[in-house]
Amino acid sequence: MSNKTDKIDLMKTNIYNDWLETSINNGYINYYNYSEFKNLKPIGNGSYARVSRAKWRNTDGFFALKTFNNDKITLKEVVNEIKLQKELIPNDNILRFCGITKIETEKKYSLVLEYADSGTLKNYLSKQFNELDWNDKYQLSFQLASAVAFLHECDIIHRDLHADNVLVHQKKVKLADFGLSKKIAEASSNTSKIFGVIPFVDPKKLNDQGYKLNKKSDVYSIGVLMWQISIGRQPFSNDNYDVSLSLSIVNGKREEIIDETPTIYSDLYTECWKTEPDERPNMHKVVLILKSIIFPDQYIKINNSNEDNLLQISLDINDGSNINYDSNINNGQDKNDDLNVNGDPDKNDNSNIDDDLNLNNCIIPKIDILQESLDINSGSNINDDLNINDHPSTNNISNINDDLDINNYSMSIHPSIQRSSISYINDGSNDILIIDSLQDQPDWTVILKSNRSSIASIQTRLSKDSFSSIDKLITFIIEKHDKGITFDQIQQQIEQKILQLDLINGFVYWLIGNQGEPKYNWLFGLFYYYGIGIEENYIKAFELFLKAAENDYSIAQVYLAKCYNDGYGTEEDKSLAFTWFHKAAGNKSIIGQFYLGYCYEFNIGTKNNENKFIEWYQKAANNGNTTAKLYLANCYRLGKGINKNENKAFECYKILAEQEITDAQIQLGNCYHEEINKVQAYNWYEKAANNGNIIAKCILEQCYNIKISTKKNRNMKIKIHKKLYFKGLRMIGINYYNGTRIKQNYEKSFYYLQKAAENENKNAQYYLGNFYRDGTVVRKNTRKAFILYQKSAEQGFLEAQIELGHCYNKGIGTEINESKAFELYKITAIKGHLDAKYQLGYCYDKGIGTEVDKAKAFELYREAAEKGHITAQDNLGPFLHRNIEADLDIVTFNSIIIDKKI
Ligand SMILES: Nc1ncnc2c1ncn2[C@@H]1O[C@H](COP(=O)(O)OP(=O)(O)OP(=O)(O)O)[C@@H](O)[C@H]1O
Repeated sequence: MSNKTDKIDLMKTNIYNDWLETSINNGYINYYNYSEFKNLKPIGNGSYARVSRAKWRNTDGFFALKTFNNDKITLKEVVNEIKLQKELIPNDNILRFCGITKIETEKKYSLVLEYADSGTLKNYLSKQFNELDWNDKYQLSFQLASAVAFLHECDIIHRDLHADNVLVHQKKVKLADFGLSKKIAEASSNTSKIFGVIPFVDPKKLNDQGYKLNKKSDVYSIGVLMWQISIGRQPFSNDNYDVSLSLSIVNGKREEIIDETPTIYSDLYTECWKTEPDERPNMHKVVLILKSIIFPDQYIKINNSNEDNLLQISLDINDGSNINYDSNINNGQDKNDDLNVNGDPDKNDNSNIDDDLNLNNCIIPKIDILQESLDINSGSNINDDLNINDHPSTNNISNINDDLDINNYSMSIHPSIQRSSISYINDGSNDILIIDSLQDQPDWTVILKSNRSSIASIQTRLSKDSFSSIDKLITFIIEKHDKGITFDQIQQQIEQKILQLDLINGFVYWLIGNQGEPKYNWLFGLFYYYGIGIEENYIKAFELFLKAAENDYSIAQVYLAKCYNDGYGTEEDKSLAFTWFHKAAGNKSIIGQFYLGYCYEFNIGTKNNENKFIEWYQKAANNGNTTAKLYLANCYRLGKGINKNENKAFECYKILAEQEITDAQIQLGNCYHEEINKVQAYNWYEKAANNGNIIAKCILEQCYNIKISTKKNRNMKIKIHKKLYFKGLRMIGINYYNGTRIKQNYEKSFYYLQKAAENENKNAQYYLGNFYRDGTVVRKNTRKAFILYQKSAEQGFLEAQIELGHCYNKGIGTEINESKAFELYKITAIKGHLDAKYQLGYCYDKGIGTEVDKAKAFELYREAAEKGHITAQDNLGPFLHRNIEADLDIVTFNSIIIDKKI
């Protein structure tokens, strides 16, 4: 080895040593004084470390001290292991990392770990196997699978699962070394290591050393471990672990199923060890099935079906989830990789330890993301009268037994829901309830998601308060709509209300058994429509709305009309949309009155109604509907359908602005802006921005050079996570979308975009919005597209801002709101967006959201045409001929048409 290499190695070693020192000094890692450990007893040696058992000070229990060689590879992996460990939420089946100690005499660090009193699973099985019954074996498998599923949830792939890496303490599985040994092995290219564990290695890897181990590789190893747990000995114990065995496994050789093994268990592990990764279940499914084996009473047995069906049901659970979840991840970056890629001094000798330290935040517990998304949603722009007193009495909660009693649960609801039709699955973090095949509606399968606490509270409440609570919820929603909350604003309010009542699944569950009245049909449909507490399903939503609407339930008529208007769960039919809005309005639905006016204004399913919309807006406004008031005010401002009356408009905006209607706050700001009262204008824009209005934020940015932060208390972890992890995902996603491999990789692209969008990547949100708008890969959902554009626009993404303008202009996923469309086009045109300039010109030309101003229209058309906007070029000629009297710049016009050969 040259001197130079020696120096680099030394530098690297120092970097990791420094990192450890720094982490100890700043309290990131617990430090244990080595001299305070007593009764040290060696318990094992691995390839890279020796392990001792020890007591610390006068504490009762033992710790395990794992001491490594201090070479650079090992140290690097130890650092990575610590980072991974530190960021994981503690899990009962994962060996706890307690801290670090240093043997000063040897200048070596030791990891201080939880001690597992039964040693490795291999040892445990060899000693205890005869004591174990099937239930014990299922438990071991279940705990092991849960631990791996947990890692997968955190995007960590173990890659080295075998019976020596699984420890057992007090009959409990403790998974160890998930970030460590394989990295050392890989880094040191130690091929003998792989031979020691051949039966557990994914055959794809055995066949191709370049194959990248992935989540499905872990599933394979779990399958083999489940087999080992069933028999108590190592797989292929009579064979040499050599190339020949390896080849046989690649060619399909597997261990024999032990005779007395219950089929459901052997079916599961044989599924896991299938050669093709795509044919293996994901870990989540493995856990669910094991859970169903352990608690058979709590599981669905449709049509008294056998265990095979049960397996099938469990396997179906995730079918509606992310596309190719696991197989995508295989090709993407897992957390372990991130640690390597970003902090790998081997690849970048200049990398500094700060970068590495940042990586500590890479593993984001799901709960953080969830929390963040709850924060995002909290920017309601309408005064919310959620009453804290509505919260259900919680005095019974403390008495609730944590274990759900399915018997009481189902019987107290409805006789049509049979005990056998209910299943309850706990996957460790989330509980999933499955209710299948109601007697009178055999084709209905309902999947509910819940957490344990909400299930517990359902138990206490359903029998007593359900009627009044559900009726309260119905009243709440109708009142909100009547007051002016539109479709795109209501979901958040419903969710808040239900969350506040802590009854999300309770409602759905109750509704399934109580479908006798139109109001409950509608509410059930609403849950399907918005996907609240239940899988989103437009067809079912539509059917339920239709049923309730035909029974003259006016709010259902409004929703049915909305379905026809947008083509949700049915063919788009504007004329039927109009018919049902009309019926609802006739039925005295206030929101129905507003929407009828809206149909008249924008010629939805009806034509040539002149100024009828004013009449209906007026009616709804008189009944207290703020959206109708706002639309009416816009009409007064522009003289649309009514004599222009700017004072009246101003007064209206003022009243609404004071009621925190953000669109009115903007309009009021505009009024003041025009009067050159900048202070007042700023005041109102700022109020709207603080209420979450995106347009106001953009105006403030453009006119006042002020940025309103979107999310206060933004979680640092999310930022770093986004920066380091989703940067890559986003690029892959977008590259696939725009790139040459577009066809075959749509799904992959969709998956990455979805992940990145969930983590607030504005580009991803925009592109995903396009997917939903166009119905590419995923079922068309303009409402989702609109929400995604909103999120992206809020973060300042220009393309999303203009797309949002189109949504308001055409009513895509939201109500047509020409004033908002105009504002957005204005904002994006100023930023130089070519299409925005054309669209803004069109607004001035036709009086969309603003007064007609042909001169401005011409300027904008001209600019867009000059810069190559095809439609602007096409429209400029006809526009000028139409508006010749408008004293426009004919010379310029002529030069353009000569230039472009129009
Ligand atoms: N936390 C622990 N509690 C109890 N025993 C442990 C603990 N950690 C390790 N051991 C024992 O020490 C032995 C060596 O562990 P180590 O993790 O170093 O190596 P390994 O995982 O068995 O092998 P390799 O590092 O080559 O993959 C194990 O086989 C086990 O018997």
